[in-house]
Amino acid sequence: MQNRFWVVVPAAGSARRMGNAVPKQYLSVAGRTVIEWSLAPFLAHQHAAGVVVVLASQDQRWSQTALASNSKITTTIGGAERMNSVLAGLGALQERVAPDDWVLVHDAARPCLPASDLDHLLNELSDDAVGGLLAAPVVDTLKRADVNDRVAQTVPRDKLWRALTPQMFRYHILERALQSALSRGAAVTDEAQAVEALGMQPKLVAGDADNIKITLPEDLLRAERILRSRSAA
Ligand SMILES: Nc1ccn([C@@H]2O[C@H](COP(=O)(O)OP(=O)(O)OP(=O)(O)O)[C@@H](O)[C@H]2O)c(=O)n1
Ligand SMILES: C[C@](O)(CO)[C@H](O)COP(=O)(O)O
Repeated sequence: MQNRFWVVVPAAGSARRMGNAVPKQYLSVAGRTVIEWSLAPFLAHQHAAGVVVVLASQDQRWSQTALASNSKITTTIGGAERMNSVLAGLGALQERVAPDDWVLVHDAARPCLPASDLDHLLNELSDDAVGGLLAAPVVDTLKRADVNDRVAQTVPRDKLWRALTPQMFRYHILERALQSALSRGAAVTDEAQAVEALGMQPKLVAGDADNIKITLPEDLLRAERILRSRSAA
């Protein structure tokens, strides 16, 4: 069984919710940049055949990083929406990838992916017909708000999961799913949603809830604590 896989890392967002002049993937956390942490498990993995980092057209920082000289990494330019960026990443792999090769999509803004979770995902899905994603079961009670931020409804949390990344699909399935979403003008917020729209059911693989996405300023402090506690262990 061919064990190799490819990685697409969308890093072309505008980080509006972070509200920082520095794009969030280049902010420092636990002594490295967010994107260095996010890429580390893949660069260290023996079966990672190549990594495509999808950059914003106006990105001026990537070329200043040590990552820019890593032979395992190539870059391409993303688009206005996540879906456009991931499709650009798939396009950059087109000449090197086989249709049935696994492609993992991991947010540049997720620096806390444990290497053990990456292996768990790969082992769980290596023979899967569809693919799937790391996810964390919802443990809090969920409320839906009305226009006045009053509780409109308590949402039953049974069987609810929070989608994380990496999300892992065969190249030809993911490419077809995202092209279909694009042609329908569907705004998908993760890759699994595009695959679901093809009538497939991605597998949910339980992952570490500490695999957080850096979205708001307070997330940096959380990531700092998580990463430093792991280093100290
Ligand atoms: N057009 C886009 C939008 C997002 N992303 C990437 O997708 C990941 C997750 O997206 P998110 O956390 O929403 O990042 P931003 O879109 O930059 O954040 P915001 O919504 O606050 O602007 C990030 O690594 C981001 O760089 C991307 O490559 N291309
Ligand atoms: C892909 C993702 O991280 C799964 O939770 C999430 O959907 C990304 O959303 P964003 O708005 O692009 O941050």
